[in-house]
Amino acid sequence: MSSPARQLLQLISTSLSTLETTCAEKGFNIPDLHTTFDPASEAFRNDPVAGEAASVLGAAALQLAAIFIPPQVSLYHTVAGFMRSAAARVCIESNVTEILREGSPNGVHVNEIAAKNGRDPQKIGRFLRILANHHIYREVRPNVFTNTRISSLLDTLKPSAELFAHPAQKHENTPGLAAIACHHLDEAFKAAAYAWETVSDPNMTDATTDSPLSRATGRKETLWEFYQRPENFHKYERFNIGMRGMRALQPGDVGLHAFDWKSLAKGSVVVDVGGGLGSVSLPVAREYPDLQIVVQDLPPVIESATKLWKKENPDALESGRVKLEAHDFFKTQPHKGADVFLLKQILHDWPDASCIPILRHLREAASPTTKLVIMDTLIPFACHDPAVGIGREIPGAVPKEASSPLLANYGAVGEMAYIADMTMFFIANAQERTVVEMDNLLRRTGWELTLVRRPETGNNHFVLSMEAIPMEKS
Ligand SMILES: C[S@@+](CC[C@H](N)C(=O)[O-])C[C@H]1O[C@@H](n2cnc3c(N)ncnc32)[C@H](O)[C@@H]1O
Repeated sequence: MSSPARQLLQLISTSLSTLETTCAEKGFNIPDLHTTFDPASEAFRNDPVAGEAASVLGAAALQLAAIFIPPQVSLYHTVAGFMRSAAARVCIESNVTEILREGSPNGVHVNEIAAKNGRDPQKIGRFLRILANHHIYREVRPNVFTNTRISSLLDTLKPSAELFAHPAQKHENTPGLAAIACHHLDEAFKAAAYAWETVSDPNMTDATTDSPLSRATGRKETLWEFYQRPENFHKYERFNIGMRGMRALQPGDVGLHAFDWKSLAKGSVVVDVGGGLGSVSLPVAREYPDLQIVVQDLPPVIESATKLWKKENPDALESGRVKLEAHDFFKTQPHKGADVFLLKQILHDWPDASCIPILRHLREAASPTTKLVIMDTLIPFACHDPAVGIGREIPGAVPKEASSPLLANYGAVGEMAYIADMTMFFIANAQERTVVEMDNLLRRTGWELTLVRRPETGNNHFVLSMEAIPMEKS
């Protein structure tokens, strides 16, 4: 039997061959770390063979690194992770990625970066260098940096002069990934610093107002109350733009694959509950113009959504086939007997005690044929899942697992699921759920989980979709 390191090396070698052959056959490019990110360069991940090979390759490479990097250095990748977070925030807020995009492709000197963003050149160089160690930016010559495929994800695609002239509008009309990164590096980062103080407090409860964010701000309020305070409203807008930016973190257009939309009859009613700006409803409305869609959210979000829809799909609003509606999901649902109630990344924002009324209001409004579609993360174990706990067969309930010596969940390749889970704790005292936890929650509120739709590539637990139907009332 060869050593674990040899087995991992073998997995890397065979996966790379599979990836190269599949990409050559199907016309995909293998990404180049030194070129700019482009969604098309991620296309290969939607191919089951190429996507699986890339996941195995990444998981094996990370595990091999854990064997050979000195353990104290590996430990400090985590212990000092906050330093990289802080460096990333400085670079995003001071528009470094945009400055590098506009500069020479051979690199931009820190003095030139500083001349544009007004920061200290030496400090900017130090922040860029710690990120360059992780291939976010690249130091091509001493103190001269370029973007990489990873840092270019942070590009708002706006001229830097416009960003400096209108800093408050930085994220408006952008792809949104910089916006969601700023949300994590601001609200979530500051809250995270209080995780221990929160969990070690003997008076801590399961209420959403008992979050580390509340402790950081000194106010017992929900995330949404925090956002609706006038001084934080720009953060709410940034968060909403960021929710659309999440698409860049997911393969393809997940909303279109979340449900068999074409199975719905003409005129069927879909209610996107807590739909935000319409990250799912926008593509679904475009692709399935025969559906009646209602996007519900809190009044300030509906105001922002109206502006966006008027720009992106004015016909849908004018014809009345899409309605943007202020509605509090803790109150009675007005659309009785809707064909689909959609909850995308809503339940993960709330502890169970708050999810129960949200789900019960939908159950009360449901007809016997209503489908509840939930898009959220399902947390896999970091070990083999023995598939016990649900007590009945639900297609897709158990994730595809990687084989030994890899971690069954493909390790940090699938880390976005766990990042989402931690974020929910920090900002809302909430959580992503395992499939058993989700099933229990649904059954307590009169819903029966019938299907888990997982993307075909092996490592994807992050924002998948589930279907539930009303349980007969006993
Ligand atoms: C994580 S975001 C998800 C947005 C959208 N579903 C998406 O995936 O893009 C949660 C949404 O819930 C909304 N929300 C929070 N409390 C609400 C309430 N009581 N009633 C309705 N919407 C609410 C927020 O404004 C926000 O848009």
